[in-house]
Amino acid sequence: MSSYSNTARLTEARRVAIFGGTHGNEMSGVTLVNLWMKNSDEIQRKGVEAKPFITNPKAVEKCTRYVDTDLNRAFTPENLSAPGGDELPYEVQRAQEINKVFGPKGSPEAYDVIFDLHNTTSNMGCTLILESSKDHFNLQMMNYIKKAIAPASCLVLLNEHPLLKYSTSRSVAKHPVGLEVGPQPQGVLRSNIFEAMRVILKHALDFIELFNEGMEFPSCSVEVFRVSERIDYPRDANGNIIAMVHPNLQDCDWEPLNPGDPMFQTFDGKTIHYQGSGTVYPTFINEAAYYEKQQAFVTTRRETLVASAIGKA
Ligand SMILES: CC(=O)N[C@@H](CC(=O)O)C(=O)O
Ligand SMILES: [Zn+2]
Repeated sequence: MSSYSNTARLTEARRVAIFGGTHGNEMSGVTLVNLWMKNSDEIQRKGVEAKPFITNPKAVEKCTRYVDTDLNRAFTPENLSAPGGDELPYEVQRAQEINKVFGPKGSPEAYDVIFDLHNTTSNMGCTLILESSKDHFNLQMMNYIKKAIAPASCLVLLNEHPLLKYSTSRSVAKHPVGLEVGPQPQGVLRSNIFEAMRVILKHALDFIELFNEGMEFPSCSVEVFRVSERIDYPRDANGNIIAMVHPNLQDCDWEPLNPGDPMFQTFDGKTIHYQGSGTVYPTFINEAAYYEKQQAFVTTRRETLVASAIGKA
């Protein structure tokens, strides 16, 4: 048997899209995509067709997360097949249009890779978001990016939870990749966050070019943080929030939180401690957009995944 017998042979990734403005007030992605729509030299690679695209132009126009409903939750089978045309919520119409152009979701005609650019108000740094632990192309891409940006770091959030997974814009692609960079307030552009996003995307596109050119990627391991649990703010009987993220936890995304550690601080100064079992790694701590989703932060658990060797078919 050849030494390549365990190498997964994957088709080239020729059709790549870069989405910005899935949330209209996340300015790094909106700005980069608008820039690249004017001049796409920076994102072109040999053997790759990279298409920059503003997914929610009405929300970008208003500088708001969404107009009728969150576009990054809208790509459900029900929405994508819903009749109703103009009567449907704006983002559902938009999801259908995006699915036609870049999908159909789950079909062989779908785009190979979609990068969806997001900002968070949380202190998460550079985070790549994956939806499957079995996508070896994406896992290899994560390994490549991590090595390329060292000594800077970027972490991988794995959103594969049976209940907490949601139907993202990027999910129409064969290989969906979310890129979440923060902290950056909504509606604000910060140069450090903008540049960090730009650099990650550069390496991601380089990886695709190398893959398409026939480079072989040996098996490797990738550290990921798997979404575990969603934690809401403490509330009173009427549903009003009665506590804030504790100062010891605020801005401490990705740092271990152990049972008994301070988690919230009530307005009258009482500390609420984390009561879970074992160490978790909180992230999206105090994200502005998640107040409406009743989420103060999400806990993750650290794992090491093995990416198979890959090469093009
Ligand atoms: C702050 C924010 O918008 N985060 C994204 C994460 C993702 O793209 O999966 C969202 O909730 O849709
Ligand atoms: Zn977003």
